Amino acid sequence: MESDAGLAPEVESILAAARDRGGGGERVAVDARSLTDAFEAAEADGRVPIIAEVKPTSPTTDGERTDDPVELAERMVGGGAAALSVLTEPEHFGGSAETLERVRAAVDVPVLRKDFVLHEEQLDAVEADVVLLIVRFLDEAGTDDLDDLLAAARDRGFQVLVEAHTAEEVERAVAAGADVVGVNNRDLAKLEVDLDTFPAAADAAPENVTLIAESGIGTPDDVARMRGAGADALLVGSAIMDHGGDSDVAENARRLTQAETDT
Ligand SMILES: O=C(O)c1ccccc1NCC(=O)[C@H](O)[C@H](O)COP(=O)(O)O
Repeated sequence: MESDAGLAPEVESILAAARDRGGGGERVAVDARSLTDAFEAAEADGRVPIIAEVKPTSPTTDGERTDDPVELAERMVGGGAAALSVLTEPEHFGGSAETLERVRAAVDVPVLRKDFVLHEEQLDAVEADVVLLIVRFLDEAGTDDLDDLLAAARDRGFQVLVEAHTAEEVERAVAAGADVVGVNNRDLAKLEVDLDTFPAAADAAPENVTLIAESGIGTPDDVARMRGAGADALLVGSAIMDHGGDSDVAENARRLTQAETDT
């Protein structure tokens, strides 16, 4: 059942926790690894640019992957991931700032901090190369504006992935000055995934924007579909993490990063 705001109860709970979460204390200053350079290097090497997500669990997954996140991260990079995403949300995704710190120290690819940042001080929780800002959750009472948060993140040295779900939200992201835009195939109101979402919204982004297709991508056919619709890169969590099982995340990543050379 959806709430008055049209959000699934799990998402309401995530946002309630995010509203209560403080910042990190000292203002961070990041020397960021370039996300677009990492994508270009992957392309030049014949790999599909993939951001592999270290996501121990989530409201929509059965089970939890309890392996050491640093080991998982290193194996994902071994499987060809151009960049990593690390959940830092503790209550619903099993993440932490400390995990991100450890992962970033262990790899040399860019690391995205995946969390629900609503206020400027929350940017200071941990250094990362990229932070996520979600259009749907900003510009509302009790949250900061997307434009202000984008500027605050860049002032600290972060690159910013602005996440949208519809063509209108892509336009909002671009109007705010985003140069890296993600289209999430997961509808955060219903938590349903529909791979028609990215193709429907991608055309709203101008050529100079780096476009990332997020969520629900599990097979080489899905990779081809997202790339055919204009994705410069893909963000993949569950299909690589294999929450119910214990398969090799390097192999899971490789199946997708090599999707354009294996066919
Ligand atoms: O993944 C969830 O269950 C989820 C639930 C509520 C809000 C956000 C959620 N996911 C955030 C994400 O964007 C994904 O972790 C990411 O795009 C990877 O998706 P997937 O490959 O489908 O695991």
